Amino acid sequence: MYFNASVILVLVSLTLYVYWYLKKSFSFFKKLGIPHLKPSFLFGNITDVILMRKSMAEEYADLYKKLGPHKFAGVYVAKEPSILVRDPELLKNVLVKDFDCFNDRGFPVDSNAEPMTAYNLFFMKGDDWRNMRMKLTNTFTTGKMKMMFPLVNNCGKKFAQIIEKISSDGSFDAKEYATRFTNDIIGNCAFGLEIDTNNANSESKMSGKKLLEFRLATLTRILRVQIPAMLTKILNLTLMDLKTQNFFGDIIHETITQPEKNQVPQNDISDLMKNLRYNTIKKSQNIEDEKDLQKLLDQIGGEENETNLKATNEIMAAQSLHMVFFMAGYETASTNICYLLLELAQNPSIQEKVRNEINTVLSTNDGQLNYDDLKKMTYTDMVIDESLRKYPPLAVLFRRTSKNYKIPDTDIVLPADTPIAISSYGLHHDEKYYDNPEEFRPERFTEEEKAKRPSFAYLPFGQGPRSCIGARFAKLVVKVGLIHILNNFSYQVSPKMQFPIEFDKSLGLLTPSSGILLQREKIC
Ligand code: HEM
Repeated sequence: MYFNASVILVLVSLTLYVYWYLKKSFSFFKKLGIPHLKPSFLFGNITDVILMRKSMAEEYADLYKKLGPHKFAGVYVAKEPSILVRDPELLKNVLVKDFDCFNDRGFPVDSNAEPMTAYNLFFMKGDDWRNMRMKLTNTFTTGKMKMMFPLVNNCGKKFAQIIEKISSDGSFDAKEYATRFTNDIIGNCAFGLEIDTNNANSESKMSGKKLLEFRLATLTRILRVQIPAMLTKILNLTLMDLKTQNFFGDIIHETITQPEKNQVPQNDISDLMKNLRYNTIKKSQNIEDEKDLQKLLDQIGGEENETNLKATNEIMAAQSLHMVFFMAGYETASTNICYLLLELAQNPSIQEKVRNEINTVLSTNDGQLNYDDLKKMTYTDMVIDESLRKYPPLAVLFRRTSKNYKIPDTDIVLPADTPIAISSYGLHHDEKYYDNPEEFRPERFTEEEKAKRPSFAYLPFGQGPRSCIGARFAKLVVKVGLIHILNNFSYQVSPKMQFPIEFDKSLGLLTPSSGILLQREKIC
């Protein structure tokens, strides 16, 4: 009896403590006078994401809508208070003007448990990020894109060949085919590997998707549950799937240390990355003599004893191609292509207009595509821009304050380490900036129309120093792919396609969960 009463007392006290603790946590916005919605007891304002009932993009877009017309508002991510910035002018401050206060995305990555993720530019912080960003920027200049063009163009031709093989009366999943194309690009450009584009289940493709899965473990990280590195590894609670990280780690190591094995083509990104690594090692080891450097580079393939050399190698390997290309580049571009095809299939007159533009430009050059012709296809650019507005693949952006920040024109001071969220999907579907936002209308992107709205109301690649480093490459890939597959085929929506589109709840991206089903017809 006495025992039972003690247990009940302990349970009641515990419940009261948890209640008091959560109540205290949930008073943050009230104390600072920040508008917010009532949080749910355990999950704050993102219950549907935590219970995987909604994609992150949809949840934040809903919050964006509900929290209008405020310029910024509070959102509890479980019990952690974060700020949803809604106003384009304030976004300019966060992303550009006051960047020194918002230079980090704030994802907690344990570099001991998952160095491949920790050294990916997307997750890097502070000076490490700054130095790496400076080095990598050189890889994505217009000049480098011109060098990459022949490889991308070749993959575009192969893309058209696999579309050719689809029978006219059957449906196909545009997402799957677009993924084969981007997979081929990444394999060729970044790794010098020939990917079998006819095989829908090539291993690297599957692994690329796995890398992006929104796993339970990802959630524990986002919710900042502290787990020791050893347990993180044993229980596979890393931000990105560990087995997949290792799979790519091995490919990268091989690509860098034994380029001859994969016959890495000249002038590709892999080559540029090798030079980058070469210079980094040279600098970090204070090596003057080229022969000594070559000796060191030769050793990298074998046993390595010097920790700093190994670390440099690991950083470069992880950094150079693996995460940046596979994680940031792989699913984003294919997602864009499949929505683009869907919109063109739903809007035949727009499809016809793009095809005419492409044919007109190609006809001046015997039907062959060359790099300089790309910029003549301005309507095609507008169509791509509009598809990225309607379906931004990375639909929520994150930052975290590095120090106290006084929100301009208010008395509110956000403490250091406050998470910031930006719903690009919410902004892109806001009537205030885009009338009838569900309508697909490329003319929104004429210079005249663009000048009428705030530039920070369009964020498919983010903005400022932490914006997408691969934007130029991504646009090249999407445009070249589209040119090749639109030139000879017309597209219609398959009767099997389900509307409204359901977005995948297990990925952090705005990906369709059950494909984009289309039909294609050869143009004679
Ligand atoms: C259509 C395709 C793509 C879209 C829509 C896209 C979008 C984005 C967005 C929204 C961000 C975050 C920006 C921010 O927080 O302000 C980002 C970051 C990044 N993207 Fe992309 N991306 C695409 C393709 C690529 C490709 C092809 C690559 C590389 C080859 C790439 C590499 C990166 C990297 C490394 C970052 C992190 C940059 C940093 O933190 O400094 N992306 N991307």
